[in-house]
Amino acid sequence: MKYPTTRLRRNRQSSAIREMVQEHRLHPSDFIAPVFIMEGKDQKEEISSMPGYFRYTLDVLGKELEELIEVGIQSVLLFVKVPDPKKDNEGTEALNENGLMQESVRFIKEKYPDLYVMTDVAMDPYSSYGHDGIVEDGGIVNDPSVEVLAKMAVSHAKAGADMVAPSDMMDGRIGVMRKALDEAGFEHTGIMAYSAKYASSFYGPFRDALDSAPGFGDKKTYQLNPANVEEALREVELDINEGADIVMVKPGMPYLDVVRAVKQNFNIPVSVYNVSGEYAMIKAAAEKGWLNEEEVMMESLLAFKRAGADLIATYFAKQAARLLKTM
Ligand SMILES: NCc1[nH]cc(CCC(=O)O)c1CC(=O)O
Ligand SMILES: [Mg+2]
Repeated sequence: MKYPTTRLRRNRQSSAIREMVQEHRLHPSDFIAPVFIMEGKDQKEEISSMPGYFRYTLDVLGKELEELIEVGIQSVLLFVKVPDPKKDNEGTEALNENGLMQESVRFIKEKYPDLYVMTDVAMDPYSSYGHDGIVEDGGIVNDPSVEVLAKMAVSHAKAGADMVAPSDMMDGRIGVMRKALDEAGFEHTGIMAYSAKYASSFYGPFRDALDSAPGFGDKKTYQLNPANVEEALREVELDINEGADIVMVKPGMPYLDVVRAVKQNFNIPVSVYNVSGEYAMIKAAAEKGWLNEEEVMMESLLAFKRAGADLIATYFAKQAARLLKTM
């Protein structure tokens, strides 16, 4: 009988040795928790396509934030739902110093100063067309949109945001935003750039959450073609040169190769967005009893670390961090 001389199974014999040779680990500080905020009082609404995930009015958000803090989450990424009458083509409401985003940032930084607050900088929740830029002649115009985005970033910084997170994919917005922030005295406000954001159908539930689905067409003239990876690296390189502090790849699970390529090619923190559709898939399969929710959740999150992500924006943040506490 012939025996192998190398037996890799030796290092898998007990949970002690498995943990000793484990290459990647999850920690609550890896997670960024997305938070959906809406106008009104004393309400918490479940998003139908995102079971277990809610939109909150600001007055009841505190409890949720305290739960996040309790399980070790250090950062939140804020999104607001804007009522239809406040939407227009220029995203005017986005620049309202007393708008919901600005109020929310002030409230959170005052009450929970240690929580790292990141804000979504994008026009789509404010746009009557549901697009991430100004619409002209049926197209999305780049440079005028960048102007609005830069002002929005400054307005969030003024309210106290630690980091702004532009999710629009207009060309050149990181450079313009960095300059605008610096000129306004916010040289310490960071930028997490959604650099490699794909035109993905996995965003469906999120658009339900914010009522932000595009009113016409799609986002393929600004978001990346899912078939491309070299183009994603060019996007990342530009954003780094324009001043991004963290670059993001989005969505997550179907784009692990992109996360890997970005991490291998650049020396900068990389975040990945485990998007709404990915969350919905796991929740739906678990509801049917087809998958073990906790195991699949942890396996997916670990895969992001293995691929090279430093940070993971995920709707599983609280659930996963809570589970890590018991491990
Ligand atoms: N600025 C838009 C934005 N910011 C974050 C998401 C998606 C997040 C998710 O699906 O979880 C989207 C959707 C889109 O581009 O239409
Ligand atoms: Mg770009």
